[in-house]
Amino acid sequence: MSPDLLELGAQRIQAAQARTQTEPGGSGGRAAGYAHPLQAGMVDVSHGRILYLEDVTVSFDGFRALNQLSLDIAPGELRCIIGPNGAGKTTLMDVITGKTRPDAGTVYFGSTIDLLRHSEPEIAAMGIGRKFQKPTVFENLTVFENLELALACHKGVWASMRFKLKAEQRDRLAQVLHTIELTQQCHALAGSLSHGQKQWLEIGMLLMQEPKLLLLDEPVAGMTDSETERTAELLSKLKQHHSLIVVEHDMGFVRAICSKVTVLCEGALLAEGTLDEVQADERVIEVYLGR
Ligand SMILES: Nc1ncnc2c1ncn2[C@@H]1O[C@H](COP(=O)(O)OP(=O)(O)OP(=O)(O)O)[C@@H](O)[C@H]1O
Repeated sequence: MSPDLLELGAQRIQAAQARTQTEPGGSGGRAAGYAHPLQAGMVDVSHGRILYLEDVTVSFDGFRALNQLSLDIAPGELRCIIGPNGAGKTTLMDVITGKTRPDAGTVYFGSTIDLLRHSEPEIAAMGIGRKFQKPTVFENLTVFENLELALACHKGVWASMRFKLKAEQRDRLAQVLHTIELTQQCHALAGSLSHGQKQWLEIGMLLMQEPKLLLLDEPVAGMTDSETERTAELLSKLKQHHSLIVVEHDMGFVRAICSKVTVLCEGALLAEGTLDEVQADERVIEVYLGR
């Protein structure tokens, strides 16, 4: 997410918050929930879901990349999405983050936020963070500066130019460094890190923005076995405080991190359950092995 998109999103959210605070006697609309008045910016998870998709269809020139797909993610859940090439995994992430608009269907963040009414920067500012497969850290900055910049960008471009870390933000930065196990590399240039460490740094940059839902695309691609193991530990720690959706091909890694797996095929839901359950499913065996 580029700083200008973040700035735009932050401005729109602030304008919406200002409207909610100054409108007298309003019901609060969608943001109020049913019996749970919410402050602007809060996500209503009182119905047990952080993300809900129903019958989502995306077509490219008549070809259905997603075909009436439904998905229900609980707060604090770590869900793995698997499926053969072209199954629609990336398109699903694109729909959740507002990059792609579906032709049909509904997409809710919590019970009350209709994501289809929001732009990509607004969705990022509301707390949905996405990490693409390739690490995109600033190689010429230190680990510390990368994390500092992620926090500054979240505040908006103009604010970031005058940005100085407050004590509590320093504490958070130290906490994130500890979580991603890069405290010792704090003053090392990001360019000098291993591939795995760069991936953890980028996850740390997302964490600085306090996301409620994290979307990770093939986080262990290209990692060594020991880096993969440490990433599994990291994600297992994160799911206590965040909800996560992880697209992954490495089944050993999926087994290590995840209790529920969703299998996509040709844009539709093929199977859902534990990894053992879906691996025993004849339909899943067929699409993976071509039998
Ligand atoms: N912008 C686009 N225009 C046309 N077709 C597209 C576009 N984006 C995706 N598709 C098609 O939609 C289908 C789903 O693509 P998608 O990238 O979501 O699959 P995937 O499961 O992420 O695949 P992979 O594992 O290879 O990354 C593919 O057949 C792809 O060619």
